[in-house]
Formats: sequence, structure tokens, C-alpha cells
Amino acid sequence: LALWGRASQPSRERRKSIDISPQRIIVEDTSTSQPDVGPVPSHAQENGDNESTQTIPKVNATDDGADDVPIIHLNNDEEGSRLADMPPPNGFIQKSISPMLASSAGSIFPPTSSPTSLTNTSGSSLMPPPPRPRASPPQFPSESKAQPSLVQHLAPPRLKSNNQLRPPPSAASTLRVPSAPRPSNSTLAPTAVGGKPRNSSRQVTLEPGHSPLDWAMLTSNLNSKLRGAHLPPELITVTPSMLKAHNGRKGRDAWTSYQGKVYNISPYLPFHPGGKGELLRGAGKDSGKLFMEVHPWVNWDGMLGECLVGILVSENDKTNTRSNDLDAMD
Ligand code: HEM
Repeated sequence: LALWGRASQPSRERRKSIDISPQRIIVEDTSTSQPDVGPVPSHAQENGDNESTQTIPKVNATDDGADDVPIIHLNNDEEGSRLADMPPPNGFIQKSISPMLASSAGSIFPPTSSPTSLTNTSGSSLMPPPPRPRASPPQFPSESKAQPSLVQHLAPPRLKSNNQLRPPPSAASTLRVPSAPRPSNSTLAPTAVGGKPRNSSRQVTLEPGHSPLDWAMLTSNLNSKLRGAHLPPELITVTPSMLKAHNGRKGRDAWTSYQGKVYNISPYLPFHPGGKGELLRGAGKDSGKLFMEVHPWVNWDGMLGECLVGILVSENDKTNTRSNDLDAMD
């Protein structure tokens, strides 16, 4: 490879030709008077050998500048090939050409140019070749063993148990029919069987015709009279003592209060997925806390709207307020 450039020294004697084999650089003083710097073949003829040379881009030289141009040749003779197998001394080429590069061709070689970069004989560029593309695609960072912490950050969180993956309840859940019968609905308190906790679901097997869908059909019928047989069509006021008296025993309906409103839950008892016993825990008193502890997602008003008896009032409130007045209070 022969390279031309404009040297900084004006003298013709400083025109140099530099032979570069992969492992050596020979600096020779041609002291030629030719103003134009020819391509490499001219240099090969001057030396009288038949070594192969590279074609290089030609520089349009002028009389006032071409004389100062150094020439760098790449020598590929046998010796060079033999020496190519041997590692060059560390920094050999850079040390050898540094005096010339500093004054002339230094600008075309980056300071960090390595010997291998000088052997690039593309001829079309004086810069070192770009880095070779990798044979394999770059590894994803998570595959790198050098960054275990990064792997942990990128890895999806590990879930401990399928129980935590239970989807949030939806309206459709109220229509779900239990898939497996329960051994008993006398008590739904969790018990340990064989040392293992019982299934978290405490739903019971509903009697035929008492599915959530059946309840929905029943509430849509305006003639169902789900509030109670002996109640006026209007909402009534209910005192705590009245509520307590309707506990579902002795043939009485079971009332319960929720958010200041009193409902007759007796018609819903055989439809309750959690069982009659669970629902009756709120009979004769407020069930808001119990209800919210078990299934806050259940739409109470949507399911028991037709069972609304009246409004819970204080014991001293003797006024038998009718529904219109209660609506105004709401
Ligand atoms: C004293 C009040 C109540 C108690 C103690 C109670 C208790 C229960 C229990 C233990 C379950 C079974 C939960 C499970 O599957 O693990 C359940 C389910 C259910 N209860 Fe209640 N309940 C009460 C009131 C009500 C009321 C007033 C309604 C209707 C407005 C109702 C509607 C339902 C529904 C729809 C389910 C099925 C929930 C589901 O499958 O996600 N419950 N209840």
C-alpha cells in the first residue's frame, strides 16, 4: 500500500518512500527529482523486484506540494509472508513510522492504529476498517452471566401460589353454580382436615330451582312480594327493636340492616351461595360488617332491592314516617 500525502517539509530531499510489510517498515530516501508521485508499480520498478503491490488511489500532485509527500509501501514478499506468521514486536510499526507520520502521514492514521489495520489494502479508504460484524446476534442482557442482578430485574416476578392468581370477582360470579358438593353446611368455619386447611371457598350446594339465575328471575317478578306478606307497599321505618324481633325464628321473617336500610332476607335464604346459616348470622341486626368481610364485591342492593322493607331509625323516633318522607331524607 502506498500512501500519498502532503508533507510539512518543503525540501525535496525529505521526500521519502516507506516500505511496510506486515511486520516491518523500511524507510528509504529515494531522492528522486520527479515532481509527480506515481503509483506503487513505479516504486517496485525502482527497487528492481517483482513483489506484488497494491493499487492505491492517485493523488493529483502539483509541483509545489508533491515533492514533500512520503510514500508507504506494503511489501508482500516471501520474507514478509514468513514474518507474517510471527507476532511483531510490540509497537514496532508505530515506532518505526512515527517520525514520518508525525510530519506527514500522521494525520491519516489514528494514533491507535494497529499493524493489522495498516494491512487493509482496500485502497478506497485510508481509515481503518470498521469493526467486523459479529457472527452471532448480541446477547440479550438477561442472558449475560456477568449481570445477574440485571437478570433478576428483567425476569418476570415469580408468583408464589396459584391462590394469589384468583381473578377479581365480577358480576358473572354471582351466577356461578358450585361445581362440587360440600360435605356439610352446618358450619362454614374453616377446619383442619389431615393437617391441611380446608378449601377457602365456603359455598354450599343450592337446591334445584335456587340458582342465582332463579333468584334473578324471581326478583324481576313484581308479584313476588319479597318484602313480606303483611307489609304495606310503601317503605316503613324500622326501629332497632323491630329489627331485633325479626330474627327468622318462630315463623317470623329474617330482617337485616345494611347501610341504614332494612331488608327481608328470608326469601333469599335458599338462594344464598354461602348457605342459610351464614346469611342468618346477620338476622335481626346489622350485617354490614359481616357482609363486607366475606364478599364486599357482591352487589347487595342489586340483588336484594326487591326485599327492601324500610329505613332504620332510632328507637325514640315514633313517627311512622311514610315512604315519601323517607325518600326526601335519602
Ligand atoms: C350475614 C351476612 C352474610 C354472610 C355471613 C354471608 C356469607 C357468605 C359466605 C360464607 C359465602 C361463601 C363465600 C365463599 O365462596 O367462600 C357467601 C357467598 C355469597 N353470598 Fe353471602 N353472606 C351474607 C350475606 C349475603 C347477602 C345479604 C347477599 C346478597 C345480597 C349475599 C350474597 C352472596 C353471594 C352472591 C355469594 C357468592 C359469592 C361468590 O361466589 O363470589 N350474601 N356468603
